[in-house]
Amino acid sequence: MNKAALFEQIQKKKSFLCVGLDTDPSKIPAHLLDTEDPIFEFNKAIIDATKDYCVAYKPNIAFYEALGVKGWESLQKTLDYIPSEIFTIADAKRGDIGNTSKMYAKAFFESMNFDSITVAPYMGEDSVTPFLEFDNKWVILLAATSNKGGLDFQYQKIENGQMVFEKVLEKSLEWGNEKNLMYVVGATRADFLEKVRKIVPNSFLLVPGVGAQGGSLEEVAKYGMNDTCGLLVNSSRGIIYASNSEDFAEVASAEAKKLQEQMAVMLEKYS
Ligand SMILES: O=c1ccn([C@@H]2O[C@H](COP(=O)(O)O)[C@@H](O)[C@H]2O)c(=O)[nH]1
Repeated sequence: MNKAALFEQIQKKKSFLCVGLDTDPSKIPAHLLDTEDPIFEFNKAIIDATKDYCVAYKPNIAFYEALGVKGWESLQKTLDYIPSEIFTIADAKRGDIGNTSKMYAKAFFESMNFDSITVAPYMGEDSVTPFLEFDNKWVILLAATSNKGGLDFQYQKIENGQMVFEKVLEKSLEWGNEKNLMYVVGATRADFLEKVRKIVPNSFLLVPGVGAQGGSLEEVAKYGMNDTCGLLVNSSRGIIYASNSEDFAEVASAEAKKLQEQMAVMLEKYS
C-alpha cells in the first residue's frame, strides 16, 4: 500500500488507529478454547468488531512464533482475513547481516504479504536496506521506543549533542524516504516528537504506548501530526483484552470506536 492510499483510508474512516493483535492463549475467553484454532477465532472476532474504526492491524509476531507451527498458521489465516484496504504491520523487530535480512524480508513480504515490518536499526545499513528493496512495502524503523529500557541507548547523547534516536532518523534518510520508511516513536516519548518532526516532517510514525502503557493520545496528535496525518497510533491490550468473557468482541468494538471518535476530533484540530 502506498502513502496516498493509506492517507485516503485515514480520511475516509476519520481514524489513525492501529489495532494490535498481541493474541495470548492465556487471555482468550474460555468459550473459544474448544475450537480448532482459538487464536484465529479470537482474531477473526476482533477484526470483525474493529475493522470499521481502524486503518491498520499489527500482529505482534512473538505471540505467534511462541506457539510453533500452529502459531504461524494462525498468523497466516489472520493476515488473509484482514480486509485488503487495511494496512498490515508485522511487528517482528528483525534486522541482521544483509543476506539474513533478505530472508526475513522474503518471509514477511513475499511468503506472507505484509505491507510492512518493524526493523531494529542497531546493525546499520546492510541490515536495513534489504527490506527496502521490495516495491510498495514499508520498513518501520525503531527510533524512540516506549519502554523504560529505551533510555539505555536511544536517549544517550553523542558528540554533536544529538541523541542516538536522532542519529538513527538522520542516517536512515540515506537509505530510504517517506515513501518506504516509517518510524516507531512511543506515545510515552511524546516530549521528543518535536525533535522527531524536525528530522522527518513528512514520514509516518507508528506510535505504540497509549492505553496500557499510559501515553497520551492528545499529546501525540498535538506534536506528531502532519498534513497527511503521519500517525498510526497502536492500541493492543486496551482493545483486545478490554473484556475476557463472551462479550469480548463487543467491548473491543466499543473501545476502538471510542479511540476513533477522539481521533476524528484530533484530525480536525491538528492536521
Ligand atoms: O516501542 C515500542 C515498540 C513496540 N511496542 C509494541 O506495541 C504493542 C503495544 O501494546 P499495548 O498492549 O497497547 O501496550 C506491543 O505489541 C509492543 O510489543 C511497544 O509497546 N513499544
